Amino acid sequence: MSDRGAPLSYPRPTSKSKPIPSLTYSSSSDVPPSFAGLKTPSVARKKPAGLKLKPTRVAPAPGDGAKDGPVVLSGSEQLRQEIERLQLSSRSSSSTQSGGLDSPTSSSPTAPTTPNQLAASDTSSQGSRKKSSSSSKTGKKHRDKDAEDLVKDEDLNVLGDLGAGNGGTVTKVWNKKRNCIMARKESLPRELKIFRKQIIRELQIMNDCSSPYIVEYYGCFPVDVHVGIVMEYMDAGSLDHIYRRNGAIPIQMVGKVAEAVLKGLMYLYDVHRIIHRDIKPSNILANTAGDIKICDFGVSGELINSIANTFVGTSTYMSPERIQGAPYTIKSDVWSLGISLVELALGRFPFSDSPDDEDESELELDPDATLPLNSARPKLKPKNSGEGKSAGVSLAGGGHSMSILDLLQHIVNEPAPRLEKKGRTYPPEAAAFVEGCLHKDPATRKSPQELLVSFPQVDLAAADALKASDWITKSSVTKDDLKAWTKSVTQAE
Ligand SMILES: Nc1ncnc2c1ncn2[C@@H]1O[C@H](COP(=O)(O)OP(=O)(O)OP(=O)(O)O)[C@@H](O)[C@H]1O
Repeated sequence: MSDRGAPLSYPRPTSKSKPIPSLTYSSSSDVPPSFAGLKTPSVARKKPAGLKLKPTRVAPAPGDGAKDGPVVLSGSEQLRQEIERLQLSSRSSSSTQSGGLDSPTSSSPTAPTTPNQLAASDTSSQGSRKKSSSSSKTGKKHRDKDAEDLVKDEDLNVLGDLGAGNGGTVTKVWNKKRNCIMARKESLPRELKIFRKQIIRELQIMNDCSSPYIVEYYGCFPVDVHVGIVMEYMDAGSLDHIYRRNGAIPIQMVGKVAEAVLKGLMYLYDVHRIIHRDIKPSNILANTAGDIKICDFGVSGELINSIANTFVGTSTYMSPERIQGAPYTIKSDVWSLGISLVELALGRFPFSDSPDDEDESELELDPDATLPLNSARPKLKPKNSGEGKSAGVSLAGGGHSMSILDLLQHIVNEPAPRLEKKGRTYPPEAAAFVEGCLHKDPATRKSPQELLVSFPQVDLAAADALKASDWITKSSVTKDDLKAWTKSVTQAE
């Protein structure tokens, strides 16, 4: 059955969550040649949401300046001081950014969780209200952060775990001062030198951003050697969790994801001159108000531009040119978006030796039904089966693995994934859109603007873009449809 024009109803999934797969290096031979001479990056194993995740209290790493003495600051102390400075500067600086693609005209509809709504409901913060109303005139909210605007650790009670990534754990917290739920990310600075920069960068970016497509930031504070970042709670969670629990995401919704992410990327680029660099399903969040937003700016911006640090994140969404050492451009984010969209639509990571074989029985039953959990992630067979056991990168958490080198070579040398699946059809404009994202040559890959906007020119490339952008511009999916979908996947948990 074609997805096009399919009624927007969503079956209640019955399947249970599957652990989040992870990338781990099992040996230094997995490190690509471009890493020669660099320290082998350590990529932490992710823990599935729902586990009891206790933030590890880690002492500063040796060699990180953790000596006693009046002059040398430990890495954690430096972090603490930088956060203090950041808080102070965000309190004193007025907004210099404005407009852009996404000048927000409304707060997040998930009342009462946005800072402005909260400030307005907080009778003790007259100052906040003034600031909020003045900032809203400039199209900005939450720019001038008074002390009472900033969320403090002591205001928060932990409600549960939301997940864990390479840089930390995320918890659902209750803000008792403001009576609402928020999300708190606690960094785990194992490699403090690297992570301190990432954390500060992430804080700066989050602090400066104001877009309906970017998760909102509420404050940060040092906690021991950790940093707590408090942000908007997205109650439907990240898209990787959603599809692993519920199966492939309906293609109409994937179109809305594409639109939101592109608008978020354009906002970051046009307004803040930032490239995200870590677009992937776990960094795209949804809520039951029908919003889709991007988060996680740990490797964004100009500060961190080494392949080693990018690799600390997730390499599997990395563009071919980036793997080969070319500079990162916004088109690299477009590639990552393309891979993410295919993953969401197929219900599994797209790089696989024989992707559809495992799903056939399910597809015979119902091509639109949610996919089985065991097809949610790739099972990549090692090219040399003798190496598969120990030297590979397990993407499935099971017996099959592919070395990271094999995977990177695959991305560079093999044709890009496409939006196709045995026994299933996708709207041609969706397939064209994804193809536009996944041109291996960045010069011919579409820009976010080309993917979003219909072009009047009619040369070959523009005709392609026209067709692709139809997926976005002619989408009939409304915000209410998105709300219904996010509610259906959230209630199913
Ligand atoms: N604001 C939020 N609201 C709800 N859930 C969130 C929020 N932020 C993060 N999460 C959940 O917590 C998980 C962990 O997030 P985190 O940013 O630490 O790592 P990640 O993006 O999964 O991985 P990586 O560190 O490799 O980028 C996410 O996958 C998501 O499911």
